[in-house]
Amino acid sequence: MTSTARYGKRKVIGKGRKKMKTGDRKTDRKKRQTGRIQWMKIYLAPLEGITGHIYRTALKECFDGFDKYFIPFISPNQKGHFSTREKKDVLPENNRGVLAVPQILTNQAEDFIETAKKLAEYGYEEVNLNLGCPSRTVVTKGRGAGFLEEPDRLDRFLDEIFKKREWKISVKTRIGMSEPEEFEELLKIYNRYPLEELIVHPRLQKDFYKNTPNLDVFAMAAEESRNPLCYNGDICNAEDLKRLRERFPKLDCVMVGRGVLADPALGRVLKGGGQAEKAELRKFHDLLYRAYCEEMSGDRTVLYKMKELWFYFSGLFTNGKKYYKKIKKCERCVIYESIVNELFMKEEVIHG
Ligand SMILES: Cc1cc2nc3c(=O)[nH]c(=O)nc-3n(C[C@H](O)[C@H](O)[C@H](O)COP(=O)(O)O)c2cc1C
Repeated sequence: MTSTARYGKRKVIGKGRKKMKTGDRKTDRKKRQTGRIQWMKIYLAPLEGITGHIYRTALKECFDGFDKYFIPFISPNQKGHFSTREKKDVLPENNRGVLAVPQILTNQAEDFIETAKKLAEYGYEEVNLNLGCPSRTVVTKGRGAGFLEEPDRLDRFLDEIFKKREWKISVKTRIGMSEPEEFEELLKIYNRYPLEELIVHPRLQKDFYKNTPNLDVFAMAAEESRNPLCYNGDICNAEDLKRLRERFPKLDCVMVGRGVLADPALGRVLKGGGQAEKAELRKFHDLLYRAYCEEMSGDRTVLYKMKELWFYFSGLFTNGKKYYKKIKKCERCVIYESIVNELFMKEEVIHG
């Protein structure tokens, strides 16, 4: 069943538009009362270098729980070609059975349109604009969060891409570069366009991933956004989501990133499903590891990927730190495999 079928459709119509929910409301209300589903859409955040197609496929197969799987950004190059990584990530055969949304990182309307056209040829109906990447190399080129520093230019850019629009466009944004006050003007700009969704990660570029998300600024978006809103930032367990919903009872959509890396069952858990079991985690690990071994050449490259995973993942196991230290030092796959076997044999899963 698609998320639309399950949750009903939300539409944004014309100017001064209102959010509408359609669908069988009685059934939905009943389901909510019996606790069978939670009235919440959960999205997987794009995490460049981590949540590529191999990760997303393993996640879907073992845990699922996500209404949309956002693909890490595509950065249009001068030749207008996708890089090898980008192409593998968007190929339909690598995204079977999931609602995947590709993301574009650019400040050139023409590049956005060309890339969105190519993505439409692959069958994508929605594209997401990255206005959040805080990395210096990106920001200094006026892209990602760097684009937020030029609101007039951003407005013209949105105007251009919405004029040509043949696909749904969503935006993933930070609240500004250096001051939270910047968001007011940005929100006014977003409100001028019929975005498929406005995903807000309420941190500034200068925060990178430090400090806590600014919920007061998010409250402004919750009050004033004319577009459907999605919250992103620091949701790592059901308790975090509960607190957020207490403050924003109308919020019906969150995106989760690092929390999933730390607990791949998070999407399922946030929807009221079960915690990860050891056998599931083993299967998830093995799917990832085997797929990386097949796709990449050389122990070092594969282990680089697995070390990145264990940085987050090790916290799920008793004595996880001890094993993570061993994994970090490891240079050969055979040794890695024996460390992981020992962990799965001797240790238990911790649920926070
Ligand atoms: C390693 C890493 C890679 C990321 N790559 C992307 C990306 O490709 N596109 C994007 O919009 N955000 C990217 N982000 C930001 C995340 O999507 C998300 O907004 C951020 O981690 C906050 O959400 P979380 O607290 O749930 O992780 C990345 C973050 C990290 C840590």
